[in-house]
Amino acid sequence: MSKPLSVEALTSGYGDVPILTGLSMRIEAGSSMAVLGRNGVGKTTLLLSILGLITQHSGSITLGDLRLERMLPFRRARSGLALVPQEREIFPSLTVDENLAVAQRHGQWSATDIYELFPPLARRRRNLGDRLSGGEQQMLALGRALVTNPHVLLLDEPFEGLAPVIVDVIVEALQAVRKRSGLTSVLVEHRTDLALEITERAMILDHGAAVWEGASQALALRTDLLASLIGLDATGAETKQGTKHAAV
Ligand SMILES: Nc1ncnc2c1ncn2[C@@H]1O[C@H](COP(=O)(O)OP(=O)(O)OP(=O)(O)O)[C@@H](O)[C@H]1O
Repeated sequence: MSKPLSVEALTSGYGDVPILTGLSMRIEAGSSMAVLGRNGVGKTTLLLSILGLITQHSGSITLGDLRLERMLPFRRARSGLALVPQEREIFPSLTVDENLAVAQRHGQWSATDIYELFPPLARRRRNLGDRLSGGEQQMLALGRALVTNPHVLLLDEPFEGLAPVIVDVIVEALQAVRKRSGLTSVLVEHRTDLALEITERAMILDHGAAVWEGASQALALRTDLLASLIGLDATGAETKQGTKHAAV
């Protein structure tokens, strides 16, 4: 079951140094939000704040009717948050089966469902985590988050470093997941075109604050905003100033 996620006037950062300053956002149950912006504006910091992994100075974070901001990270995870981390963080000495088994919690998604979603992963189920390609690791990272049966899925740059054919696989999987379970999701992504295609709403961050929020479809048409706030050129590619991923 999906739940709404709200962040109100959040100020957070690393130790005493605030990165996010008074940020607010609300994602309705079953909806998806793309979080966009140039390098270093605070996108990953927002995900880490929601998970309780960095210092929160003020503000509130609410999942359904549960206040999270005073809860320890493991309690937040148990309350229904799951992260697909940028570095994937697969357990290297466990097999694919074992990586899924250690994360499994009761609910709609099991290892069988993950293998249906990603047939190549099924063929690798007895391989160790460090014997997988980058694409297979990303499939496993997504599968591992899903088998926790979360209310909210937090995705940190899931397409980074993947070959186009694997990007297509992950995009299709995310669409299938949303169709099947209507998960609430937050997608941090530099591939703005893809992010806007597969989400309902979008938010642009700049210097730790939200500078635009609205429908993803509407933002896809606003080349002026994409240029000025994210640094995309007329073709949709990110300019050098815009990102470290300009060559991808
Ligand atoms: N562990 C850390 N300690 C101190 N400052 C950090 C730490 N991690 C990130 N920062 C700083 O916080 C700011 C926001 O970083 P964050 O990783 O959230 O940006 P981002 O928008 O996700 O960037 P990118 O698109 O490059 O991943 C940056 O100025 C960064 O240098």
